[in-house]
Amino acid sequence: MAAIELEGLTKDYGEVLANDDVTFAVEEGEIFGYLGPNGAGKTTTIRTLLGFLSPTAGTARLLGNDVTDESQLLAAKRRLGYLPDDPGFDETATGRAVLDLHASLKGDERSAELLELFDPPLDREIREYSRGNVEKLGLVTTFMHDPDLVILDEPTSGLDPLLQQRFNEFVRTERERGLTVFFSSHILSEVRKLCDRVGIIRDGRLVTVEPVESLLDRSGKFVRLHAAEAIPVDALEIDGVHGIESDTGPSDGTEYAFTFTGDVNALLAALREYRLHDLSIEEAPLEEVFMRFYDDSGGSERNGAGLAAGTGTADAGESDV
Ligand SMILES: Nc1ncnc2c1ncn2[C@@H]1O[C@H](COP(=O)(O)OP(=O)(O)OP(=O)(O)O)[C@@H](O)[C@H]1O
Repeated sequence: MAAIELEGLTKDYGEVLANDDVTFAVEEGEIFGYLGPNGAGKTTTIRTLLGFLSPTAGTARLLGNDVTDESQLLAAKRRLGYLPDDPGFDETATGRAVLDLHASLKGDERSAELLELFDPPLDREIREYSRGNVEKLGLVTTFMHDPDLVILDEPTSGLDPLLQQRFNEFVRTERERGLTVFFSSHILSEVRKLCDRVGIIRDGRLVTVEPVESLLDRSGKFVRLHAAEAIPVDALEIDGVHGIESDTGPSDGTEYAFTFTGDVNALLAALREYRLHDLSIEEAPLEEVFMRFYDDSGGSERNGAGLAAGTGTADAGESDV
C-alpha cells in the first residue's frame, strides 16, 4: 500500500485551477519532494490531503484512507505528522504550553529526545520566537507522537545551515525506521540532499515524477567563466552548452554564463587553451530547470499530461555530470 495516493486530483478555486488532474503515489518508507515555484499548487495538494479542502474532482488517500471520509481521515491523522508553512501557534502561549497542548491532542512519545536536536526556548512566548525557533518547535510537534508519515510544507526555510543538516540527518535516520516523508519545496538544493524521488508541479499540473538523480542529471550545471580575452563563438559550441550570455565589461576580460548539460571534462578540455581569471560550475537553479525542461511550449504539450513534456526532452542529453 502506498502512503499517499492521488488520483486525478483537481481543485478549482474558480479563478484558478490550482490542481489539475494530479496523479501520483508516494511509497511507504520513501522521502518524496514536491517541488514547484511559488503558486504552483503545492499547498493546495497538501491541504486537500489533510482534508482541509475538498477536491473538485479526483481522490486522495492517506495511508490507505480516503481523506473525504471523516472517520477514515481521522484514522489516518493519528499516524500523521504535519508541519504547515506557518504553524500558527498561539502567540501568547509559551513553547512549553504549545507542546503540552499537542501532547494532550495526539500523545507524546519522544519530545524529550527531539528537544535535544531541535531546541526552541520553551519558556518564552511564541511572539518572541524567531522564524527559526518557530520552525524548531514545529518540528518537535510534528514528530513527537512518532508518526508513520509526515507531511512538511517547506520545512527548512527558516533553519540555519547547521540545523538544516541536523534535520536532514534526523529524517534519514527516521526513514531507516520506516517513516515516509512528503515535503514541499521550491529549493532544488534542499531536495537533492534528502529525497529519493521528486514530483514537480507547475501551474497546477504535475510535469514529472522521477528519481532525484535523473532530475539533477538533466537539469545540468550553471557555468560562469571569466576569460582574460574574448573566446571565439565557435570554441564554445560544445555539446550541452545552452543559453550562453557574454559580457565584456569595463573591467579586464570577458565574462560568460551558460547552462551546461554535457560532459564537464569536454568543457574543460575546450577551455584549456584560453587564459581564465575564474571559473565556477554550480548546480542549476530550479528556475533554470523549469525554464529549460518544462517550459510551456504550446497548449497541446501542456495538456499532454506532463510526464511526456518532462522526460521526453530530447536535448536533455545523457549527461553524466
Ligand atoms: N483559497 C484560495 N482561493 C483562491 N485561489 C487560491 C486559494 N488558495 C490558493 N489559491 C491560488 O491557487 C494557486 C496555487 O496556490 P498554492 O498555495 O497551492 O501554491 P504553492 O505552490 O503552495 O505556492 P507557495 O510556494 O507560494 O506556497 C495560486 O495561484 C494561488 O493564488
